[in-house]
Amino acid sequence: MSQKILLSAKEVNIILHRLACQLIENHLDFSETILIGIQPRGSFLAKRLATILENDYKISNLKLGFLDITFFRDDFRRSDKPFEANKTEIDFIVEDKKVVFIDDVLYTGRSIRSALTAIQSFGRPSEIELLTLIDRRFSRHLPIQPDYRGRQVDAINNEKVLVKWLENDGEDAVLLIEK
Ligand SMILES: O=c1cc[nH]c(=O)[nH]1
Repeated sequence: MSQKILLSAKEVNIILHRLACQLIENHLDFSETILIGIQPRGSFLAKRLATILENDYKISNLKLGFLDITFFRDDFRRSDKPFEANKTEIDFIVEDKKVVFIDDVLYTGRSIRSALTAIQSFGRPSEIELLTLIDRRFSRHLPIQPDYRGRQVDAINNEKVLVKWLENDGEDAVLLIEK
């Protein structure tokens, strides 16, 4: 197994600030917006962006939720391994709001397809956008693209992109791992 650093902690930090600014451009004071981290790993990114928006750009009353998609995955019944479910926490009315899904890596698009189904139980948003730190190019199985992307990465199928977060993994970094 070999690994290569795609993004250092400094680069991740710069990209997070850029993504926060792009969100502000489109969502202004966020009064009509709900940020939703896709569980489990999109939630670290969502919390980071929320902290930057609140602390560095003084956005107040930000609405941040977390969506678990485990039971909405299309391979749910196919796996022999038990799935580990995570928590869904959406304490806001989603109806007619602008929802931004936040995930760390966009790969096949199947997780986002699941998230689109899962969110329906909470109401009908006026629109849904997608923000991803890493967009793995040429890997999509479905016609799903990000509205905001940190970095596009070309990775082949036996490679994995791993996003590490200081609070969970001891450092901020994005690695390309060849299995
Ligand atoms: O490379 C990939 C693909 C899906 N999810 C990841 O975290 N990395």
